[in-house]
Amino acid sequence: MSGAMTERHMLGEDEAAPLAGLAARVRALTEAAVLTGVGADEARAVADEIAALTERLRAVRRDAPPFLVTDGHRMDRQGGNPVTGVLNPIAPPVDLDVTADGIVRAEFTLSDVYEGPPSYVHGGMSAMVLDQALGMAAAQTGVGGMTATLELRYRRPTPLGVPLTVEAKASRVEGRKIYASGTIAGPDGRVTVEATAMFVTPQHFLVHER
Ligand SMILES: CCCCCCCCCCCCCCCC(=O)SCCNC(=O)CCNC(=O)[C@H](O)C(C)(C)COP(=O)(O)OP(=O)(O)OC[C@H]1O[C@@H](n2cnc3c(N)ncnc32)[C@H](O)[C@@H]1OP(=O)(O)O
Repeated sequence: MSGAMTERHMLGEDEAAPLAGLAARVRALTEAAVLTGVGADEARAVADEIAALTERLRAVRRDAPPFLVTDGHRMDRQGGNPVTGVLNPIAPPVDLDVTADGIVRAEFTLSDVYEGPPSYVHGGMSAMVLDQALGMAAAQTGVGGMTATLELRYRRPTPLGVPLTVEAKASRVEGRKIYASGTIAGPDGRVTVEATAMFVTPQHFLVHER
């Protein structure tokens, strides 16, 4: 894993900003595609235009998503991350912050693109947001690790289109195992999803870090 990290193209702010803008437009396009009511001919015409734009972007292709040059405090330097990545149109994106006492937190809103049961957030999407938040909380303890277990308790439906809060914190470290827990809450502060997870630092990653 660490080998792959060092080989990534690093994007400075000037390079990243227009690509983040591109991702934001594609994000809007995705929502428009899910909700559009245009007729068949217009849908085909737009699809052809999008295919042409896709080819323009493919003209210069990297081997892997680039990383962002960060200020050193942030852990979400993976621009292509599907939860936090500003370069990834499928990311909401969730802007996770870390407080001085190791709490990882963000406010975020999920659009209709993430619908599971009608008018509510897909449970897999909640799991993905929590996996990321708990993983970042685990990384606050030192090296961080790969998700070995992730247990979710869906207490009540999570609403779409309103501000949600995700919070996570590491609880303990036992050797290479890091335990963390967290929640997603609705705008009324009531918890909709609870999560606990164990992350394991791969042995080879510790060797690379020395
Ligand atoms: C790499 C670090 C970068 C971090 C940088 C931070 C970046 C900023 C934050 C990003 C946050 C991202 C958040 C998303 C994170 C993902 O999405 S990760 C992707 C999903 N997870 C995976 O694909 C993991 C796949 N599994 C594996 O790679 C390996 O099985 C693992 C988990 C690394 C463990 O492998 P291993 O080191 O060979 O483990 P092993 O020596 O067999 O076992 C060690 C101990 O853990 C226990 N254990 C291992 N696996 C399990 C399990 N699944 N269940 C229960 N116990 C287990 C063993 O029983 C053993 O316990 P003890 O006998 O010591 O008591």
